[in-house]
Amino acid sequence: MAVVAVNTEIEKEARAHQDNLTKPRGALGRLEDIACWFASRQGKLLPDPLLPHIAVFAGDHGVCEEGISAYPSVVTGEMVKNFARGGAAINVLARQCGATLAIIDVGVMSDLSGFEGITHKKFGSGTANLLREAAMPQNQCAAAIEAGRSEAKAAIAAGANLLIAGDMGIGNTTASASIICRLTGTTPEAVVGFGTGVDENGRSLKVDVVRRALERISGKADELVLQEVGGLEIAAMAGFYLQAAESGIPIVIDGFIASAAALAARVIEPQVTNWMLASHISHENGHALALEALGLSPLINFEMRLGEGSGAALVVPLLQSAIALHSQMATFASAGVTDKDG
Ligand SMILES: Cc1cc2ncn([C@H]3O[C@H](COP(=O)(O)O)[C@@H](O)[C@H]3O)c2cc1C
Ligand SMILES: O=C(O)c1cccnc1
Repeated sequence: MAVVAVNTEIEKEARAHQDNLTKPRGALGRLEDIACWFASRQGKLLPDPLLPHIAVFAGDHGVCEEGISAYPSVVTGEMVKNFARGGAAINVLARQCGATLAIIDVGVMSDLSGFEGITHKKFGSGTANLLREAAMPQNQCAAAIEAGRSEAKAAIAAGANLLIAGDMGIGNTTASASIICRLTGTTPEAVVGFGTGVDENGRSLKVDVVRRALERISGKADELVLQEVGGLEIAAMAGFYLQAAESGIPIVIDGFIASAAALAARVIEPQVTNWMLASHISHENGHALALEALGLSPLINFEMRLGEGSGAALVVPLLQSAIALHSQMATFASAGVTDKDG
């Protein structure tokens, strides 16, 4: 299916509406742009309030055996249980912004079957080591993308009009860095960061792992990037974004991992970024560069480096404010306020 076209006519009308509101033109800065962005995506001059849904996809990474994370793989499954019980950062932020939250196991190493509060769609017990071989077979990658799509479809059917994908997967900054390097043509030195908190030696090791993984796949097509150096959760996130854009539903991108998934989705469907807003700039080294490649401009820089969809959830109230201002402010005419030109 194709990505839905953006309604540029409504965008122009929304701009004109902003200029009639009782404030100096442009005085609300990016809040004005955001309101017009939603008007054109919803096809409504006065956009509806946002009903956000967050889907956190979880999967493990075989590349952890190279020692590229400060934490062991077992933390992925433990954190999924924490999500299900409501105790993680994303649970708090979802509650703060009134978002519904789904947790999906697409490839966690530990056995989570029977654990309540989780959607069980496991396609493998983590990926293979992307340094040595393809992270996953083609059919597994396709199934993970499809799982992401079906999560987006279900959320939209339940009434969500804003979609956020979050990630949980120890080792996934290495997979994400590999994707970002490959798809932006940038060096590992510029993209690889400290992830959960490795030291300088740990980062050098990661740089080397990513460099060698890129060498391994140098002759392969960009279309294979997810299965070669991605992750099950990253593939699901890409599918989630593709479905949102094909259903004409706005997306807020989180941090480094979400941006890697967005770049991978763009290989499959170049127009997907028309439906994306960038929330924050992650502390992870190459994030700025990934956002620039996506043509997205982050709203805030809070030096966060968490993932889980946390940065995206954090900006939802800003987006809500942008829409409320646009929809509820009086115009110069309705309030009897004299405009600039008398
Ligand atoms: C307790 C804990 C909670 C997290 N929530 C998200 N991440 C984040 O950190 C991991 C990526 O970093 P690296 O590539 O260095 O392993 C991912 O699981 C990501 O979701 C977490 C990491 C930890 C340790
Ligand atoms: O920006 C992110 O998404 C991120 C950064 C470090 C670790 N986990 C996630």
